[in-house]
Amino acid sequence: MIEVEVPLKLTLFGEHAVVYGEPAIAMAINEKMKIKIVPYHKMILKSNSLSIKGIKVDLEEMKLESEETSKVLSYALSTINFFEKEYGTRKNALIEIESPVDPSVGLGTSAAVIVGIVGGYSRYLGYELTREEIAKISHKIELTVQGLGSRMDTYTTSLGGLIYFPKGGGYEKIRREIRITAGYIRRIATTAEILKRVKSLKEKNPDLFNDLISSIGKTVNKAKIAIEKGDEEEIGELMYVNHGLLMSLGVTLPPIDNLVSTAKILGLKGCKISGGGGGGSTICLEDERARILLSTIGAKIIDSRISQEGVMIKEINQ
Ligand SMILES: Nc1ncnc2c1ncn2[C@@H]1O[C@H](COP(=O)(O)OP(=O)(O)O)[C@@H](O)[C@H]1O
Ligand SMILES: C[C@@](O)(CCOP(=O)(O)O)CC(=O)O
Ligand SMILES: [Mg+2]
Repeated sequence: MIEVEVPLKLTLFGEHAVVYGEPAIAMAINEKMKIKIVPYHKMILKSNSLSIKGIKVDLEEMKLESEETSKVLSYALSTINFFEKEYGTRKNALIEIESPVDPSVGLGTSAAVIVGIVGGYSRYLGYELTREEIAKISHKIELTVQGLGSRMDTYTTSLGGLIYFPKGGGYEKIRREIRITAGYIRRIATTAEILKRVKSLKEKNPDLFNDLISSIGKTVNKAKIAIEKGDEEEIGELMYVNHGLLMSLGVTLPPIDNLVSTAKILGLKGCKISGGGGGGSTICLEDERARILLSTIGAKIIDSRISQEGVMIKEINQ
């Protein structure tokens, strides 16, 4: 049996703009997705945290059918299909996914599912991939399913730590700690759907769009310097700026906008939405008052301490 642990992530700066080549900063956190690959006579996918709406049952074949099923399982299914296509192998297994958070709340569960299955299933097939190789393959798969997407989430969850993604490709680990308070509310859409909406803004108004994303890019680069200096005042201020730019892109939601404005008035150093948006996660520089504000909007607080470790794969012989 193979057991895999994958950290989830927070985007500190640069979401959405990173899809169009701008820089970003993300951090792997202590909330971990667990994936088990157990030898089995059939290929079965099991998940603890997916509610599938509109399910239909075919009583002849005792099969479940649902429009939502393939959408919900698309990342996991595409990962298994990838190995069949690229490596020419398929070996039946029971793949069990256990997530500590809801899907689609900006914490990179899509990336973690892919990274976990790429890591675990490749080992199950007898391959020893490096974290870097897992990240590269996982990015390719996420991009295929989403249609649009950056390397940020798959690389952060594979490699762990605090990572700067420069314009033009590659990545750079930032050897500093940053303490965050974070929580999430349910989101109105998946990342794939929000990415499509952002793209339509680009098509409608390319000049304005390019200005907005290049401003996000500038904010990220200033934030990198501030993080390296440990300048919390500056980091916080840039978080508010980044939130405002994401609001202009239309990916924020009124309860989160209210929270961020209230936080600013109360003198919290910095807060912003984190991830794909449309609700989902909000982060603030660590502050007890941020916990209170997050609980007033019904947010679930998460363990946002940094995970220096990326994907961990264990072989267990029973
Ligand atoms: N526990 C899980 N089991 C199986 N698939 C999951 C799980 N959590 C998330 N996913 C996959 O990830 C998708 C959510 O991805 P996305 O909208 O990008 O949100 P996130 O911000 O969490 O990455 C789900 O629709 C599903 O395909
Ligand atoms: C919006 C985006 O920048 C981050 C999406 O993160 P999440 O799926 O909401 O965790 C998309 C991407 O980088 O691929
Ligand atoms: Mg995602």
